[in-house]
Amino acid sequence: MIKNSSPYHEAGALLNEHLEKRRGLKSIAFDAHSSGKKKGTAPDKATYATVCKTLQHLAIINEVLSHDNLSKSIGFESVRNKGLLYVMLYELLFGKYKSIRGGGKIKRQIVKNEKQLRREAEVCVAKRHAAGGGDDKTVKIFPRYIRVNTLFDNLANVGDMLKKDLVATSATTGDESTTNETNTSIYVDAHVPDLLVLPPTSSSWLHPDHELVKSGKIVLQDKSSCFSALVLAHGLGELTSQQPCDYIDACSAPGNKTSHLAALVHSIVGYDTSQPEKKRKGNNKINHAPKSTIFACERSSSRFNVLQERMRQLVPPSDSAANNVEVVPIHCDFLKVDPADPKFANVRAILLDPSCSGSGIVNSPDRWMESIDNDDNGVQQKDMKRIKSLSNFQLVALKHAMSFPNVDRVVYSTCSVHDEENEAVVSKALSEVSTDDPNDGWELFAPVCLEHWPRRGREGGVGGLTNDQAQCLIRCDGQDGDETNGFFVSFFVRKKLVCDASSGTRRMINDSLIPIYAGQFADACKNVASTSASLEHHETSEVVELEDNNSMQNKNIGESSSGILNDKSAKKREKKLAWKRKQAQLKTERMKRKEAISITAAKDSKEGR
Ligand SMILES: C[S@@+](CC[C@H](N)C(=O)[O-])C[C@H]1O[C@@H](n2cnc3c(N)ncnc32)[C@H](O)[C@@H]1O
Repeated sequence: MIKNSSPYHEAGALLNEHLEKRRGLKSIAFDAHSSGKKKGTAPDKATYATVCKTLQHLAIINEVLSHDNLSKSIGFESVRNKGLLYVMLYELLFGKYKSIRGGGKIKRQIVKNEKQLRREAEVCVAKRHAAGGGDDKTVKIFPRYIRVNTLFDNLANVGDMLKKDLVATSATTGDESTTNETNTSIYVDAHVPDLLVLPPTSSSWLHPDHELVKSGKIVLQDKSSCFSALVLAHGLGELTSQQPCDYIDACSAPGNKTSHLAALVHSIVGYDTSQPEKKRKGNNKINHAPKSTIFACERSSSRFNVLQERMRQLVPPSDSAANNVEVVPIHCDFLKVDPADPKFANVRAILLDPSCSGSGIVNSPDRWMESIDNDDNGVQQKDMKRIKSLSNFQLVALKHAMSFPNVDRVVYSTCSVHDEENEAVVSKALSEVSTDDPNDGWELFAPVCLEHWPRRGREGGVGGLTNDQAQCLIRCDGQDGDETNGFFVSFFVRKKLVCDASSGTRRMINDSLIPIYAGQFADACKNVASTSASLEHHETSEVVELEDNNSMQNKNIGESSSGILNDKSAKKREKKLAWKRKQAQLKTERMKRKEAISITAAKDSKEGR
C-alpha cells in the first residue's frame, strides 16, 4: 500500500465523514474512541483541532473558491478528496503558518494557484470586515467560567490559587491591547454562586489537564449550563432547603449538572466548605441531617462509563463525614424507569436535560457547518426533521418526569435555541398533563434565583405561550451579548406547591471577597476574537470544553492526559506554568526585599544616619 504523503490525511478523512454523512464531528470522534478502535484510528487532539478550524473557515473558503468560478478554472472540482482539499486550503490561507506541510497531488495543485487563491482570500476577508461581520459571525469569545466544586473546596481558596496562575501566565497569554489588570482579574458570577469568571485568555492554560480540574476542585462549565441545577435546587428560594429529599437526573452523562446538583444539595442539607476546616469537622460530629440521593440515569453505555468515572472524581464517597449527598449512577433508559418503584419514593425533584440539537453552542463545529448550508430561516429541511424527532423525545421524557407521584419540581433544559425544542415542548407538556384538580397538575414558575436574569422565553410562536408563561422561562443567547452559550431553562412546579412557594427569597450569592462580574471582560473578549493568534488558543480550548452534548467528547479529547490521547504538550505546559509561577513568586520576593531596603534607606536618611 502506498503511504499517503500528506500529514493532513487523517484530518481530511474526518472532515469527509462529517461532510458526507452529516454526522456531528464530535460524535464521530467520540465513537472512534469509545468503539475501542485500534490506536491511530481515533483522531488526536491536533487533528481534531485542525478539522474544527477548517470547518470554522469553510464558509469563507467556499466564498474564495466560488469567486469567478475559481474552483472550476483551477481544477478543484475534479478533486475527490474534498476534506483534504479544504484542510490544505485552510492551512495555506488562514492557518497559523500560512503554508502547507508535506506533499501530494492536491498540494501541488493548490500551490500552482497560490497567488490567485491568496488574492481572493484577501478580498473576501476585506469584504467581510467592511460589512462589519469579520470573524464575529462564527466565533464568539466568552470569559472563561470556572465552577468551583464546593464538595472539595471553596470559592475563596480556589480564587486565590487561580489568581496566582493568572499572574504567572498573564505575561505570555495577555493581549497587548488589554491591560495587565484585566488579564489578571478574577470575579464571581452575578447569577451562579460558586462560579468564577476569568479573562478569556485563560482558556489557553485552563484546560482539562490543569491540576485543579484533575483534582475535582473545579469544573470547566459554561455559565448557562449551570442554570439547570441551580434552578432545581433554589428555584423556589429558601423554601427548597427545608425539605431534604431525593432527586433524579434523567439524562445525566457526562455529569456536569449532576455534580453541580450534588454540590448544591450538599450545601442545603449539609454545611459548606466555606467554613473553616476545624469548625466544619466539629459540625460534622453533631449534624445528623438526612442524606439525599441523586439517581443519575444514562442510557448510553459509553457515556455511562464516563459518568461513573466523573462522579468518582467530583463527588466524595457517600460514607465520608463531609458529604450529605450520594450520587447513584444508573445505566438505564429513563423512559423505562418505573415511577412507582419504591426506590424512588422519596424523589421530589427531577432534572431533565435531554439530548438536543445543541444549536445554542455558539462555537460548536457542528454549528459552523449549520451556518454554511442553512436557508434563510436558519434551519435546513434535514435539520428540521432531526429537530422534530428530538422534540418528540423531549416531550415524552418531560411528561414521564411529571408522572412520578411524589415529584413536585421538574427542570427541563436544553442547549438549543430552537422554539420547537423549547417553548413548544413546554406548551405541549402543560396542555397534555393538565387536570381539573386545583391541587394537581403543573405550572410554570419563574425561578427566584434567576429573577434578575433579563432574557426570557418566547411568547406566541410555535409554542403559543402567553406572556406570563414566557416570562417564567429563561433563555440565553450567546450571539446577542449574553457572554455564554445559548440555553433554555423551564421550571415546572406542582400547583399545590406553587401556593406555598410564593414567599421564597433569593439566596445570598457571594460571601467571598472576590468582586462580582459585571461585564469587565467584554472588551478583552472582542480583542481576543479579533486576533488570530489568540483565536488559536480559544479554538483549541473550545474543542476540549464544549458543554452538554459535547462534554462527552470533551471528556475524551480532554482525556489525553489519562492516556487515551497522547498529549505530551500538556505535561510541557504544566511544567512551563510551574516555572512561571516560581518566577512570579521570586519576582514578588525581590520586590518586597527592594521595598524593605528603600524604606530602611529613607528612614535612615530622615534620621540622618
Ligand atoms: C445533553 S446530554 C446531558 C448532559 C448532562 N446533563 C451534563 O450536564 O453533563 C443528554 C444525555 O442524555 C442521554 N440520554 C438520551 N436519551 C436518554 C434516555 N432515554 N434515558 C437516559 N439517558 C438518555 C444521552 O446519552 C446524553 O448523555
